[in-house]
Amino acid sequence: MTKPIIALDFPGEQEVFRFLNHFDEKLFVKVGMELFYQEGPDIVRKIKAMGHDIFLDLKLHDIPNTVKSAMKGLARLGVDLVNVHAAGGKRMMEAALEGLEEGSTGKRPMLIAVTQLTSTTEEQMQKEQRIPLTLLESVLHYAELTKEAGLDGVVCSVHEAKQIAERCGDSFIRVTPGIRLPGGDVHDQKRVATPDFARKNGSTYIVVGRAVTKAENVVEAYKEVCRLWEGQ
Ligand SMILES: O=c1ccn([C@@H]2O[C@H](COP(=O)(O)O)[C@@H](O)[C@H]2O)c(=O)[nH]1
Repeated sequence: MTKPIIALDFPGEQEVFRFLNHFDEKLFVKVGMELFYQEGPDIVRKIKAMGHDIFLDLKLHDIPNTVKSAMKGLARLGVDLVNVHAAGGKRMMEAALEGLEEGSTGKRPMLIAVTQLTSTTEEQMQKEQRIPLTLLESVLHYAELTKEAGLDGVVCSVHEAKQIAERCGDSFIRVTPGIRLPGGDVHDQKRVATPDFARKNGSTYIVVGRAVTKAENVVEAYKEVCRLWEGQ
C-alpha cells in the first residue's frame, strides 16, 4: 500500500516544521502553490533533507518550451512526483517529460497530469469550459492523451480511478485528492471520497490535506486515514 500524500498547504516554513515535528515517521508530502510561492525551492530542499518524499504540485500549463525548461529546473530539486495540466496538450506533456529527463541526475521524478480538478462538477465543466461530454468522458479523454504522451499517470477523483485503470492499465497511476474522513467537511471540493472507498475504487495514491492538517490531533487524524486506506 502506498503512503497517503499529505498536502502541506501552509503559508510558510514555520507552520510546516511545526506540523512535521509532530511525526516520528517519514511522510509522503505535497508542496503546492501556496507554500512554494512563499518560500521558493529552498522549502523543497529542506523537507527533502528531513527524509520525506515530495510531490511538487505546481500544475504547469504553458507553451511546450517554457514547460520543458521549468521541468528541467524542477528535476534538479530531487522531488519524487511532479505534475502538469493535461489541458496543456500532448506536445506540452511530451516537452515536460523531456525537461525532466534532461534535468534529472538520478531517478527521474514521476510525471502526472491533472485531468479535471476535484473541485469541478460536471455542470460547471460543461457550462464554463464548454466541454460537451460527461465529466467521466472528459477525464478518460485526458487520461488517454496523458498516456499517449508517455507520462506515468494522472490526477483525478476517486470516482474515475477504476475506469482509468481499466482503460489505461493498472500501472498507469491514479493520484486522487478530495479525500475526507467519514462525515468530514468537504470545503471547496466537489468530487470527494473516503480513504477506504479510494482503496476499493482503484486509487494508487490518495492526497489528504485539511482532514489531517486542520485536525485537533494531526497524528491521530493521519493514523485514521492510514487505517482506512489500508483497510484495517
Ligand atoms: O484536482 C485536484 C488537484 C489538486 N488538488 C490539491 O490537493 C489538495 C487537497 O487538499 P484538501 O485540503 O484535502 O482538500 C490541495 O492541495 C489541492 O491543491 C486537489 O484538491 N484537486
